[in-house]
Amino acid sequence: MSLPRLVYSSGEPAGIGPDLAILLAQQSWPAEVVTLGNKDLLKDRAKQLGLAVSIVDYQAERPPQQWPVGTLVVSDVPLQAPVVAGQLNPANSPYVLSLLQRAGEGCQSGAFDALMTGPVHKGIINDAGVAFSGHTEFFAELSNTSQVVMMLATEGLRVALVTTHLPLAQVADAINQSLVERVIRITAHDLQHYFGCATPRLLVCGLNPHAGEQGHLGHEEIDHITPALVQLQAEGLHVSGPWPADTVFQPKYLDDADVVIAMYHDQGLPVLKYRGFGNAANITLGLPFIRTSVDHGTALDLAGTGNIDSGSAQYALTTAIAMAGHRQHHEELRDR
Ligand SMILES: NC(=O)c1ccc[n+]([C@@H]2O[C@H](COP(=O)([O-])OP(=O)(O)OC[C@H]3O[C@@H](n4cnc5c(N)ncnc54)[C@H](O)[C@@H]3O)[C@@H](O)[C@H]2O)c1
Ligand SMILES: N[C@H](C(=O)O)[C@H](O)COP(=O)(O)O
Repeated sequence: MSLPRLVYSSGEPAGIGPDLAILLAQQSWPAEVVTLGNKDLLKDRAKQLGLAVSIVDYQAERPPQQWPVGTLVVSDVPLQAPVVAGQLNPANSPYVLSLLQRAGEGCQSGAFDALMTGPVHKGIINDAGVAFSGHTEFFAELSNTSQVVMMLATEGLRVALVTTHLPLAQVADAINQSLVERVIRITAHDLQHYFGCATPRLLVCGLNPHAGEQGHLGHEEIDHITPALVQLQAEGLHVSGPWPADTVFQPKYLDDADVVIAMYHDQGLPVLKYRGFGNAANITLGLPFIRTSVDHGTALDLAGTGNIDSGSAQYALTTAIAMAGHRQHHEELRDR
């Protein structure tokens, strides 16, 4: 396999995203990792952390290479205002968005084989006057993809979501047969394509307590979820459910499954993060490019302190590299 070139968007400059770039550079990776961010900010943050990094400017025409440990390959992006670790400034929100724009476009053009995102602060971007609900939705729009899926993964558990950053009051109305089918088809396809699951097995949660208790505690299971599962089973997919979400997350069920499909953000993610916070990745399925992310936010209280855990960043980067490997394998088989 040729050496992949990954891009890391270092996210909110006052948060721990820049710190993670410096920590990741202290390790050797089977890839060239290009950090998108401000060079001076990264130098200052390395000094604050007391870690030595040798900065190399990213050059698109130079073939990807494995750099010595301690090297940070940077694609420099100008800041709008000086940065103080831990202090948000809406003036830098255009900088954050330009990192995402450049990263997404670089993946679409083929300059990068995969993207790993550092944490952004959704609130400060909105305070700056730009409606932003998350990377997932941002990259879907950037790439004109009508349906994407948010999946988080840790050792032994994957959870994919039917709805993402949606207020709870709107979730029930958003669930319909077509959406459930689309999310499950994308999840099954990408598990095959990027994760080596030949015949993905999917457990699908209900929306309501006890999966609706035969209609006595809600009708979404009867009206939307079960018809979607009947259709998908007829297509040959290994889906089952709707399972009560409070009992499906146990080894008896999980041992024979590749993913749990949850109906909304806080039905599935607390379970995943309880099991694997700090050692998990967020992956956007259905995009025309590979995108993984850390499982945590900006941790403003810890920026510049050196007291952070880079486990999730390592997991997200490892996952992106593995996904790029699977994609290359599929492309080689196709081209034979
Ligand atoms: N990938 C992303 O871009 C992403 C993911 C989740 C949340 N967010 C955003 O981050 C912002 C802050 O959210 P929050 O405060 O709810 O979550 P957070 O993850 O930033 O912090 C929650 C707690 O976990 C700690 N923590 C987080 N990452 C850590 C790490 N690597 N090492 C050690 N401790 C760590 C923090 O110090 C804090 O105590 C919000 O705007 C949210 O939307 C972004
Ligand atoms: N729901 C995500 C999580 O819990 O990690 C987080 O909000 C980030 O979402 P995006 O990747 O869409 O920014």
